[in-house]
Amino acid sequence: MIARPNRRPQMKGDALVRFENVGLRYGLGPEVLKDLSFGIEPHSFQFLTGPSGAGKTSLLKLLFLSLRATRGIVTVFDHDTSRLSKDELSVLRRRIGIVFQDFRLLDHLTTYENVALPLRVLGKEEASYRSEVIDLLEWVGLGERIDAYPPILSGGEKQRAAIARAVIVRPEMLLADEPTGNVDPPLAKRLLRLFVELNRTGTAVLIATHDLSLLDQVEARQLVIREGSLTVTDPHHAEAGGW
Ligand SMILES: Nc1ncnc2c1ncn2[C@@H]1O[C@H](COP(=O)(O)OP(=O)(O)OP(=O)(O)O)[C@@H](O)[C@H]1O
Repeated sequence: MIARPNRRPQMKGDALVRFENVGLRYGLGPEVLKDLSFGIEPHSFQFLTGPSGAGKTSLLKLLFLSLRATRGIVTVFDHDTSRLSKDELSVLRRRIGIVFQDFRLLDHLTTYENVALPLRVLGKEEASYRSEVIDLLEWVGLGERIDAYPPILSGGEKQRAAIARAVIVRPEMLLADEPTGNVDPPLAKRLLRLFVELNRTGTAVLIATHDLSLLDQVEARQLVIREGSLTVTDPHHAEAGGW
């Protein structure tokens, strides 16, 4: 088992994200998420699991503020998101990192340029971040692939580039959708270790996965969705559920 992630004790109420009786439906369809109430604490580490079609991706979209809940209250960084404009949501979104299942790297940019892109978008000068980007690429084991373009990277290398791009802006919370979906078990373990290391530096981490073997490797909170309803188990607290 990989050494435990951050276990800083938390006070109720200082959550990065709080869901209260949240529901989601697409258009006029049935509710795909029902009455979700939970929080994500600063510095915490959790897995999100559940059968295919249960609602994991939909929940990630709510957490990344790319979808709005159809009922209930979603509070992110102390803001009631239902009251925010699209522009205000995108400002909050900058504090959240995301690793997409399909990586979403830009093929015409090198690995270095892909990872540096969020800093360029923020208007930073290259001189101010170049060494930081290179250090991060070395940390994720891509020091030799800095000038390579995504089409020639392996699945695991793309995955690590996507993780580096998500964390270069030092997000307060990192969301990852099936981050080990395309890699073999030894690399999956290495990637998981990267997430645990990142969590130790202070970032809250949520990993959505089908890979039950990951859950045995880190003793962490588990958010389990079944048919749109959520159950929370937390090995660090006696009682399950809630915040
Ligand atoms: N854009 C959409 N429009 C209508 N229904 C959708 C849409 N996206 C997802 N759904 C439905 O919402 C439910 C939950 O889907 P979601 O993709 O969140 O599940 P999931 O747990 O991520 O599944 P998987 O593990 O297979 O990726 C499913 O019934 C799905 O058909």
